[in-house]
Amino acid sequence: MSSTKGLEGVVATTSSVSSIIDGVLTYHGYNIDDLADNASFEEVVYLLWNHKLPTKSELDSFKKELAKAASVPSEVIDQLRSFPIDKVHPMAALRTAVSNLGLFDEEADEADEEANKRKAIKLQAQMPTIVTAFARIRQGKDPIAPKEELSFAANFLYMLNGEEPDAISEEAFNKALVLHADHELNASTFTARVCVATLSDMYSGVTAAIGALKGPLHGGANERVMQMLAEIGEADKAEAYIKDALSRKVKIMGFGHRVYKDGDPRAKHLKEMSRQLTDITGETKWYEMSVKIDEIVVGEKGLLPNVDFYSASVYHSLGIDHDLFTPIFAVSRVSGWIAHILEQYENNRLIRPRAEYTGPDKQEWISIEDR
Ligand SMILES: CC(=O)SCCNC(=O)CCNC(=O)[C@H](O)C(C)(C)COP(=O)(O)OP(=O)(O)OC[C@H]1O[C@@H](n2cnc3c(N)ncnc32)[C@H](O)[C@@H]1OP(=O)(O)O
Ligand SMILES: O=C([O-])CC(=O)C(=O)O
Repeated sequence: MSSTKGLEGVVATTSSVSSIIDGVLTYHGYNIDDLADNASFEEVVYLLWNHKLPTKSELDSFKKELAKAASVPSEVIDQLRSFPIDKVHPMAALRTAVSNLGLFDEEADEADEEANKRKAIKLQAQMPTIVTAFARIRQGKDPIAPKEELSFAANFLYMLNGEEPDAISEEAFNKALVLHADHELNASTFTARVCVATLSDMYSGVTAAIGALKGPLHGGANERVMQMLAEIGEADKAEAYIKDALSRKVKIMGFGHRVYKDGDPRAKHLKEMSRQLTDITGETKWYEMSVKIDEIVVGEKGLLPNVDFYSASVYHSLGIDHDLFTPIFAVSRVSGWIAHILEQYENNRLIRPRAEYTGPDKQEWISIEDR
């Protein structure tokens, strides 16, 4: 029996949710480039869960269902207020709040298809409400109730800022959500599938997935990209900073990928969004610095930017706090987690691989007095 470190290259399941084949990402067969340019996030969620694009009337009723489900039980919001608000990372707050949501859903442990669909809608609709409520509570402000008439993207920015976003911000945020929605068997999705393959409930699967997304080698990289950009400060200082980091074997956040070796197809969209948005804010230095870092890392290591790299300057340009970047990733990716959870339930088998044993052999028992 031999192991593959990090399960690299191991095909652990079949899935029809999304694919990465020859560097091309598709959601249920639709190329990410087409979806990024044309789809609303709600359309993408519908596609991921129903394996087809919605008709106009299907989309209208799906949007209404999501909008109606967006209010979070007051107990969950009250619990957010009880957290040590200055010390808690919003991703940890989200993980705990989603677990709490399960406590207040009477059908949390109902396993039938219809109950799972209702839970899917609630989780998708309520995670933005939780993230934005937490962001406001820690600023000493009251959470803002969702508006049913707004799009998913606009509603998030409205609940965060208290003002409806302009069309450019809404469009950019929508595109970012579309680009992050699903990604085959990434670490957090695999976590969700492992969890529910024990026939545990959807809240447990999503809570586990949030925990996995939080790490800096996965979704947590986007916040750290912005930390790096802020530390570097200006494009002229990028070369020295990156070369020094690489010489110390420090990983450059937002670069490299387990699957893509010729580039992440999502990065070009985020790069262009970063260019446009920094042009609008006048803070072009974030884009210029990012491009410079990109050139240096490619030149020095041959590593290309992943989805997290240019998303940092995109979210920063939208005026979003840096520690909300990963929770926003979760707000989008929960759509993919749920699609995979539903797929896992449909054709379930316990996920239980083996480990190659590397410990000592044939140990003799020693009584506690003799150790
Ligand atoms: C949404 C997402 O999850 S996208 C990924 C987000 N994460 C990041 O951006 C964090 C930075 N990137 C990384 O840590 C990695 O590229 C990962 C974890 C994404 C994928 O990496 P893996 O396939 O496991 O490759 P691994 O970490 O084994 O790296 C292979 C080699 O490339 C190097 N390398 C990989 N990524 C980087 C990086 N970002 N900066 C510097 N060196 C890197 C490693 O140090 C290693 O070098 P070595 O062989 O000399 O030891
Ligand atoms: O697929 C991966 O390993 C990580 C990633 O890019 C994602 O989850 O979007």
